[in-house]
Amino acid sequence: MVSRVIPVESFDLVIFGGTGDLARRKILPGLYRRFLAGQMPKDARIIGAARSELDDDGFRALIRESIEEFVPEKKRKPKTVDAFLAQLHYTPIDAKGSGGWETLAKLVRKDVVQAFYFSVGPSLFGDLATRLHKHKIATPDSRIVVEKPFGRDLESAKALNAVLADSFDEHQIYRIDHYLGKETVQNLMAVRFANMLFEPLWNAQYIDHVQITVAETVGVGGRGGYYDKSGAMRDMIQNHLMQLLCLTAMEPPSRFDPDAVRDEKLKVIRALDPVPSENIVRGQYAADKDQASYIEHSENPASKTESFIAMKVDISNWRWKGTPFYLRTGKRLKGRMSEIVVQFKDVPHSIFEEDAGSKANVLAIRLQPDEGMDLRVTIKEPGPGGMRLVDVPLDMTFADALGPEGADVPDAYERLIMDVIRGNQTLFMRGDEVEAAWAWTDPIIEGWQNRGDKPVQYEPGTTGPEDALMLLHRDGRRWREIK
Ligand SMILES: NC(=O)C1=CN([C@@H]2O[C@H](COP(=O)(O)OP(=O)(O)OC[C@H]3O[C@@H](n4cnc5c(N)ncnc54)[C@H](OP(=O)(O)O)[C@@H]3O)[C@@H](O)[C@H]2O)C=CC1
Ligand SMILES: O=C1O[C@H](COP(=O)(O)O)[C@@H](O)[C@H](O)[C@H]1O
Repeated sequence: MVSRVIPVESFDLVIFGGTGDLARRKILPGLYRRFLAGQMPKDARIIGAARSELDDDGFRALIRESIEEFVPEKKRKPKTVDAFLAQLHYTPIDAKGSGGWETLAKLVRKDVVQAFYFSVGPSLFGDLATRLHKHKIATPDSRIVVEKPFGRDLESAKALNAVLADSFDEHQIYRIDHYLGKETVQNLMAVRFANMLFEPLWNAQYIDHVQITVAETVGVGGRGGYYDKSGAMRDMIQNHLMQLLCLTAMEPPSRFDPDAVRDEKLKVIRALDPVPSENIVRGQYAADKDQASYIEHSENPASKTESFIAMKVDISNWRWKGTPFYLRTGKRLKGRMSEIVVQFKDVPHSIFEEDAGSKANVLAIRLQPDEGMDLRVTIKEPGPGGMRLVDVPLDMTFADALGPEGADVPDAYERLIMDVIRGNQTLFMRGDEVEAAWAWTDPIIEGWQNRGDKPVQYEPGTTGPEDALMLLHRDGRRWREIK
């Protein structure tokens, strides 16, 4: 199977924070892969901008190192790397001062797509937007790409939306949630809305519950300072898991276009019930033999921030009333695994013996690793032993089903940046969506802060605190294994 690469229009993409970790690890290696795939026009330009006093050659040398480190060897063709680097430029700039802005104004072309990626700390997002406007660099068609975190509560998110709105219209603002760029997340929409099979059953009448797990093996590492002010709720639930929940729970949009999809997601967020404390489990990873504990990583001995959270979420609408969504995410867990599991109900009446072994259907949508889907169905166990039932997987690992092209899916950032250049906002969060997500999250966080709740300790390399298992056990359910 040959995947179609549709080249985008020519562009100038300015990456503020072009020398930073995200740019070097994800954004520029991703753009190199798009160049290699033939999607980036030969006269497109990528302009790094940060305070460091580099010139074009210095920036190219830095990004050559990034490509060597973050792009697999088989994709690093020397001539292609050189050709890609020739399209890179650099200009020093201070987001908070006046230095560099006049030069940038002269550098950026007005007759191609203009995009400005804010890959700097969130305290600089407003400064960048204001200066782009003040120095008349941006045009009414320019796009700005805003990294996470988008605020840390409703008030700060509203303030940031307001400051961006002073200089840019909503159709110019691309708020990144990189989970929306993951191939399987988009496939969730294809599975739901391009097949007749699932949608008629996709409701509380036929679905017992949904589990969304994003498990990581890494700890907070060098990001302890940021993470301790954030925690799993702000870092993962408010954005990535919320988006996965929305795409799973939303009504079919009338079209696959930005506002139709985002309107439906917004309705889901607004239908989420407040979550009582008994439906939330928070944990912090302890030390193990050669690795520091969360407390050591965060350098805050009194920290009450969670590195793990599990919660039961109810949605008050006709489709989902009575079908809980269990969310779980944490660091230093047993495995790296992100998946959405849709657990169907048992058949209403079994015609087989009670001990025949019938099991309810399960649809598991794997985001990572081994992107794909797995539907468990019950069949007769082969052989002459009577009507014994067994559940078997209808496994669709993309790499197996689609050949090498299926395994070679673009990374989330590359996909999303190409969408920015194409001017497609479908996989980006709208301002009201982000605010609604904070409006749901804030009272939950305030609840545990007001009560002074402390997270429980959990052993690294496990599935998190025991209490998280109990959250489902007490409802007669169990989590899927983290592998
Ligand atoms: N790293 C990651 O994995 C992820 C990061 N993000 C988000 O991406 C953004 C960038 O993160 P990350 O790359 O890790 O951060 P880094 O601290 O690694 O990089 C920050 C960048 O901003 C530049 N910078 C800092 N101050 C200024 C200034 N006053 N004017 C112009 N440039 C400035 C720095 O260069 P210089 O010092 O030369 O100015 C550097 O290029 C953040 O909002 C973060 O939350 C989101 C998800 C994951
Ligand atoms: O945004 C974030 O996501 C990563 C997990 O992303 P993934 O693509 O590797 O699953 C998480 O580690 C980080 O804490 C968070 O800020």
